[in-house]
Amino acid sequence: MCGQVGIIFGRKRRRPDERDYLREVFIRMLLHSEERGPHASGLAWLKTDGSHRIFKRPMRAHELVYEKPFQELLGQVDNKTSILMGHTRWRTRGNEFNNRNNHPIRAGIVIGTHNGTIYNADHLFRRLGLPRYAEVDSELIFRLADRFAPEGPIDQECLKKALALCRGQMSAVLASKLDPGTIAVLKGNKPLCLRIHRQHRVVLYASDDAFIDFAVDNEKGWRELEVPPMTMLTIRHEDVRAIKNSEFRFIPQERKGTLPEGVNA
Ligand SMILES: NC(=O)CC[C@H](N)C(=O)O
Repeated sequence: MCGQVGIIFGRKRRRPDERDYLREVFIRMLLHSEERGPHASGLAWLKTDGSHRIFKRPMRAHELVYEKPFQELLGQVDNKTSILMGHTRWRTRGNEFNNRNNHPIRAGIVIGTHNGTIYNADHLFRRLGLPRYAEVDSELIFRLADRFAPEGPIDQECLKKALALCRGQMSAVLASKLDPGTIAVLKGNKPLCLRIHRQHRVVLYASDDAFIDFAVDNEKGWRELEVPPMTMLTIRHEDVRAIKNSEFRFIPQERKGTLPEGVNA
């Protein structure tokens, strides 16, 4: 498992009380998602000027939220923030005490989180000649996106072609620092639930619907975005309602060692 939670912010001048409320929603989702990943947790924000900050540690979300940098980082969320992303990690590949293996992960100009395991990551890193700073398989997804973002925006068609080579499980959320108003949400074969609120102009996402339910606590106006598996969504800060979606592919594999039918190692 692993838990992904976050808020994609549309453009809006939010008053401090609304910002505080959304921060609270984020914390609640993160705390709830601890059950999906006890080995490490982290968060990051990205702003429309391309600045970013990441804080992650090999500790449970319930401990992370009391760390000073966590509170600082959350306090810096403002009307220029395009995404606030969180992750709770159930380590599959790469020790959590090497903090580089924890999420959110930055690879060049790309920042993101991943739920799942790419079983042929080592092979693809070598075959595609990608730089590698961590041991975690997830870095592959963000290195690929970074490679296909030479001028800022991620070339989604090229990224999709490369993702098609991946074998395993994947749902991920990512963005380029040089195109910070565009967020890519890859809903593959791992759960990812999304909800939009017109007045708040935000999209919430979480690995489990229950985390969002708990976080928004019956507040009116939240609408579920129904997204089938294997969909790449593009959500923009300029207008979070104008969501683009397209299909993407990779080779789904449930467990290590058991190749799906028709796939040669
Ligand atoms: N359980 C997961 O989804 C883990 C994600 C990634 N493979 C990691 O080890 O961090």
